[in-house]
Amino acid sequence: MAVQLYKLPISAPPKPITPNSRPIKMLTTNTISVTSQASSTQKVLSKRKLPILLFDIMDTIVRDPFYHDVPEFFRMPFKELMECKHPTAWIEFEKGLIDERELAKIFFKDCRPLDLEGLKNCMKRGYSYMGGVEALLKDLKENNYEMHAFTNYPDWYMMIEDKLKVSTYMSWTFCSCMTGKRKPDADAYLEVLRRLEVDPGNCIFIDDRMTNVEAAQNVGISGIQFKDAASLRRELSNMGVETCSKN
Ligand SMILES: Nc1c(NC[C@H](O)[C@H](O)[C@H](O)COP(=O)(O)O)[nH]c(=O)[nH]c1=O
Ligand SMILES: [Mg+2]
Repeated sequence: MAVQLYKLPISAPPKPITPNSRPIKMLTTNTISVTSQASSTQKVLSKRKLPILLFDIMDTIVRDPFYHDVPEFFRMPFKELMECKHPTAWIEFEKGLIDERELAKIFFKDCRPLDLEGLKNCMKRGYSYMGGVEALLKDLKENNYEMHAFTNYPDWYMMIEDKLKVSTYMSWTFCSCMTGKRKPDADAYLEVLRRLEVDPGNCIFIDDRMTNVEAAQNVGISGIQFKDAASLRRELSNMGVETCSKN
């Protein structure tokens, strides 16, 4: 009996990409086999709801505590913090090249001691869903959209997950600390397309930073700049995405 192979998205644990990654719920592509006789089953199994929605996280889905809470934690204005911070340590941390202990050693240019636990607690306190976003994610989930996080963030994304359970709505599939690639580098977007095995025209990318949106558009992905939940809902709807609540 002939056996045909179909590829479809299923929920499965992610494959670790770097030693820094820790598996949490993730959507991936897998191969299953079905017999040629089960034609109706084949149609269902090979169907993938499009477009796939790719979400930036910080200041799109989750409030970023960096701009207000962190300067307050260090009791200095944001400008002063930026002047005394190490210029590349955070980026290395986001790329998974250093861990939080190494970050703590070089967080400040002059290597003054850092209260790492205090800083992490400050971040945890500051994470919250952006206004109206969780309701929108709920509606998109009810409409069966495949959604992935596509974020520049270190393994502290797990602190966000612990607090807000973002994986209820989307998979933490593309975190820079796991892929080693950061937006707006074209390679970060090409990696997403490669791993999802999807055409760029079948994806919509949402990010608060226009540079990241433009980089997506440069590889053929439709982009929306996030301003607030209401306008995002409107723009998605204009692009044919079903955002109505099923209740
Ligand atoms: N916490 C520190 C940050 N945070 C700023 C942003 O969170 C960060 O730049 C991130 O890249 C944004 O992620 P997303 O792409 O919007 O999901 N920046 C610093 O320089 N130093 C920090 O300690
Ligand atoms: Mg952002």
